[in-house]
Amino acid sequence: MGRRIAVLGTGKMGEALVSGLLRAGKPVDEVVVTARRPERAAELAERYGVASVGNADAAKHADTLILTVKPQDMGTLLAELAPHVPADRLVISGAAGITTAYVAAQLGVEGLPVVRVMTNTPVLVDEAMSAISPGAHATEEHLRRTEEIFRPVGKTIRVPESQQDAVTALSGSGPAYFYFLVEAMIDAGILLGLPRTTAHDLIVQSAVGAGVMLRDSGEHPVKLREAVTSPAGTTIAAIRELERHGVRAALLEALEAARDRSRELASGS
Ligand SMILES: NC(=O)C1=CN([C@@H]2O[C@H](COP(=O)(O)OP(=O)(O)OC[C@H]3O[C@@H](n4cnc5c(N)ncnc54)[C@H](OP(=O)(O)O)[C@@H]3O)[C@@H](O)[C@H]2O)C=CC1
Ligand SMILES: O=C(O)[C@@H]1CCC=N1
Repeated sequence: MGRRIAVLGTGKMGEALVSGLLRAGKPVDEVVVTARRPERAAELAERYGVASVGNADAAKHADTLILTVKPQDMGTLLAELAPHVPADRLVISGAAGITTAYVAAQLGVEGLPVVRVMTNTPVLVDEAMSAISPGAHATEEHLRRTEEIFRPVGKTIRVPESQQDAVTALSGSGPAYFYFLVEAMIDAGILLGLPRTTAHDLIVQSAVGAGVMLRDSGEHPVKLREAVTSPAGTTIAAIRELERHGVRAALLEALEAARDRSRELASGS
């Protein structure tokens, strides 16, 4: 039998990870989940065939514990787990703001390896960006085990833990900024008199095309934008308005606010 993985607090991110693990070929009897509500446990069992256990049982019987509760629920979960976590477990925390030092201190297990990961919802389509940081007692082997879990669902990168709040602002929250832009651009299509479905299809395919070019062309985004922007053309007319309304400055401040909020979450607020 391979290593058993428990996902503790299986909400949106936890479920996305479970689905990714199973898509990647992890046998279903090597994955367990925990949930706070019985109806949620039943839902996960029905969708994926995964067994649902209590948090303490998960800690006792799984080799790797992936914590996917909200930052505000982390203290309660760790207090519940503390008496049951042997020192040979790998604990992976996926919560914004929560440090590996906090997890280790709350669990109170000497030498416990803790790894912090910030992933994002494209886990659901195997296009996640997962940034991985070792805590004090996490070794190369623990990082590799963490990468084995997250690589099948997208890209992974190793970053120092000191960068995790910034990473959370960029790629953790990042998909939401793109959805926000797409939503606003579809509204603009309505303003210009297009049917909503037409506006939706035009913008979504433009977003997909732009995303693939950003990833695959190797070109800097400025070059790609310049290639669209004809002299005295339509694009520069739009860009003048974006600059006039301070969209670039708004993005700088927005991501700074997200970084600051991630820092605040570290104190459980
Ligand atoms: N959503 C996102 O895009 C991203 C989220 N994250 C991080 O992932 C974590 C989860 O976020 P998300 O999935 O959106 O949140 P959800 O609220 O969807 O998931 C958290 C789940 O944990 C359950 N839960 C809470 N306490 C316990 C407990 N003691 N025992 C068992 N289950 C418990 C909740 O139960 P109940 O259903 O009863 O509330 C809920 O189902 C957060 O820490 C967030 O920072 C990271 C990257 C991206
Ligand atoms: O909004 C949040 O706090 C979480 C963390 C990153 C994305 N969603």
